[in-house]
Amino acid sequence: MTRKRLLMGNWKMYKTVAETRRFVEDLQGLTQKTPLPAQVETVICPPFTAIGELVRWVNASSQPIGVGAQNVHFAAQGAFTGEISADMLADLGVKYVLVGHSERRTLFGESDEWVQQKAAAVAAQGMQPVICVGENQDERDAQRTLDVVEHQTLTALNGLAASSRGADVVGTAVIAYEPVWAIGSGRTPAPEEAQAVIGAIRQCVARACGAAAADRIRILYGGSVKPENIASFTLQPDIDGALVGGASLQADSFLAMAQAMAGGDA
Ligand SMILES: O=C[C@H](O)COP(=O)(O)O
Repeated sequence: MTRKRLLMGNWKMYKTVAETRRFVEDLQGLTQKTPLPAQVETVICPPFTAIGELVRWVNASSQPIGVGAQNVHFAAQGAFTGEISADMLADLGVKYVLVGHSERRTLFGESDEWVQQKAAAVAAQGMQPVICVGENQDERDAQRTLDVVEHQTLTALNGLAASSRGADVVGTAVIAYEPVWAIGSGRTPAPEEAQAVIGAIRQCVARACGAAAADRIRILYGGSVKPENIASFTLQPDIDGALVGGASLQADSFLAMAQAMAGGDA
């Protein structure tokens, strides 16, 4: 099966509504000359406060960009001060939701079980969960990378596989392999090393959820991706795209990465 390549920007806690507007104006200007390549799906995950602005612009401009969210609570509603539910995000027009980003796991104590419940809540609202997995430096040094990412992946997918549409739902999910030591550090694994881990994740999805789901699920690489190195990762056979933090904040580098993933031809 051919999996459409996916470029996803995670803005983390950057950009006000006014700054989001500036980004879209910049991108609008740039894409008059160089359109976003049709063969790459592009998504931006802004802070919650800018989601409405981005959705309005995408709808008004017909730019081929999806809007994602960076986090969600797994409960449908309730006394959870400060939290946002999956149906609130779906109601805004969100298509993808990151779950289990390493910053959520390490800074906010999110467990594998929470990530599982979040992924299930996202899928239940018809959105696509982007399940983030990755080893930290100590785990890498102890050669535990595959154990860690396989455990994180399987725990998260269990919640999806258990739903009534099981393998179908797994196939439409996205996994983002982000070595924690590579995030924001300027360091990356060799593309072949990222390919080996992502290939192993795909095999583990095949064992747990079947070959069709493994063939369909998109698996991204993330961690210090920029226009200069993105193609070296996305040209690998099992790497279907990239989850990008810092380099997604400027319209010119976002467009350059989409172009690089498309092989330069829009
Ligand atoms: O979600 C994105 C990742 O944490 C990667 O961030 P980065 O591209 O700034 O290294």
